[in-house]
Amino acid sequence: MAGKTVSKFLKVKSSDEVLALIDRLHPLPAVEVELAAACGEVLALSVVAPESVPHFSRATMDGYAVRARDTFGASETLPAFLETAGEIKMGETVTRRLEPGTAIGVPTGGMLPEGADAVVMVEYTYPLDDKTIEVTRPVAPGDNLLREGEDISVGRELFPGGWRLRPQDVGVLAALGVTRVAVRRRPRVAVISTGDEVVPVGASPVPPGKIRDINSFTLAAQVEEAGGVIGLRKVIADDLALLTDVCRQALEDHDVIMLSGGSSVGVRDYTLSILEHLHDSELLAHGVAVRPGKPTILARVGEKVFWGLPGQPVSAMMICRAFVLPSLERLQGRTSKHAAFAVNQLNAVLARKVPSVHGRTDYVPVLLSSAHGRLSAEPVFGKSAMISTLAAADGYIIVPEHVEGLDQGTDVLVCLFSGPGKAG
Ligand SMILES: Nc1nc2c(c(=O)[nH]1)N[C@H]1C(S)=C(S)[C@@H](COP(=O)(O)OP(=O)(O)OC[C@H]3O[C@@H](n4cnc5c(N)ncnc54)[C@H](O)[C@@H]3O)O[C@H]1N2
Ligand code: MOO
Repeated sequence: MAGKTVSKFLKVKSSDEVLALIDRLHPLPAVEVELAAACGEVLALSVVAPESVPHFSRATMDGYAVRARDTFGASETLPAFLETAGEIKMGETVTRRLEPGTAIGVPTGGMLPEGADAVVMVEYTYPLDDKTIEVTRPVAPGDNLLREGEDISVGRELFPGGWRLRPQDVGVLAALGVTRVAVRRRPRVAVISTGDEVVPVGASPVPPGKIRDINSFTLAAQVEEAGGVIGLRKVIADDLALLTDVCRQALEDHDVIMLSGGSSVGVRDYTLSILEHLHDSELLAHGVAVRPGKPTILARVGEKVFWGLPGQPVSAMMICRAFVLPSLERLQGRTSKHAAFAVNQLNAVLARKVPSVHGRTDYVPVLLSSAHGRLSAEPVFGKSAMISTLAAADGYIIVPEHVEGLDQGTDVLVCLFSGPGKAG
């Protein structure tokens, strides 16, 4: 019976093979956004600095612009005497030169005159009269100033295409005067739960035999957390014609369909049949050598991505995390390597042995705690038909295909579900 079932999966792939298929998806077209809305977006093109920042040398302390060599050897007991040559105002374009033996007052951020190569902080100067100051500490060239181009030099490649912009990156673009940014359109995702037994969450009481829809909530929330846009969320009965119709419509204005339930090999598992009814569809994977979530389907419908996810809540969520989210990253011009970086990871020590079999990648939820100054990862075992196990976990570890279990005490990398969770 088991052998028969396995043979019904049409295109079993390893997790690496599925990631390689994902990397071959075509990124979505670029759109322009205002800089103020660019944080979190993914750059469609690389950014090369069109100019230097700062584009003039500026003071970083309040004080006097000087020639460093005029201050060499200066001390409290043997100060250097410099002739004052006026003051630079904040925001002023300075055209005059600093002559040897002179000092010009300058505020933090003020432009430095040509000839100045350092700033003496005002704390280390004393006015002798209105024409002369004493300098009681020497400065070296470059002290207390930012040279032209020291922050960003013209022509420097700042970000490659596929870079997801963070607040500090937006700051770099602001400094360069970039007002609009070409980014990848965010993927629009339809999340559909199927099953005659699945009822909307509002159903109360739920008759025996039926269960409330969990997956559309966990899946949509994960997609949104990863920057995708949910265009449709629906529960639909196991009705092939209806399901096909809803998918066909959803394909018109969504980039990705996630259909949970019906991806296995039971008589009412319609996902493959739906695909057969959709124009220009190609089955890329049916069955992935992972646990949980083996009954996973990946297909292409035209340029759109179709995911058939297992109905079990843990499996649906883990497959979403391991493969669907990387596919959304890919549609934004990133690769599975980038996607791996997008996952927050922590090092921890495994608190208990984790069994696993050769030839299958295992995703094992873990709970983190602090022990003797190190993080300890306690596996959270449970059936994939449950959901509370994941709520009790901070993240998961991956036991690779060719590793047969991990011993207690092994150093592991924990992929966090969202933020630092309870471990912080
Ligand atoms: N003979 C075999 N049976 C099963 C296999 C197999 O290889 N051979 N694989 C098992 C595994 S593993 C999983 S996972 C499930 C996947 O099945 P489907 O993707 O076809 O999903 P369903 O049968 O529709 O549902 C499975 C399970 O999940 C519940 N479910 C479905 N949708 C939701 C939802 N939106 N919210 C909450 N729970 C949901 C559903 O009621 C079922 O209990 O197949 C195994 N069987
Ligand atoms: O793959 Mo199933 O998702 O192990 O429960």
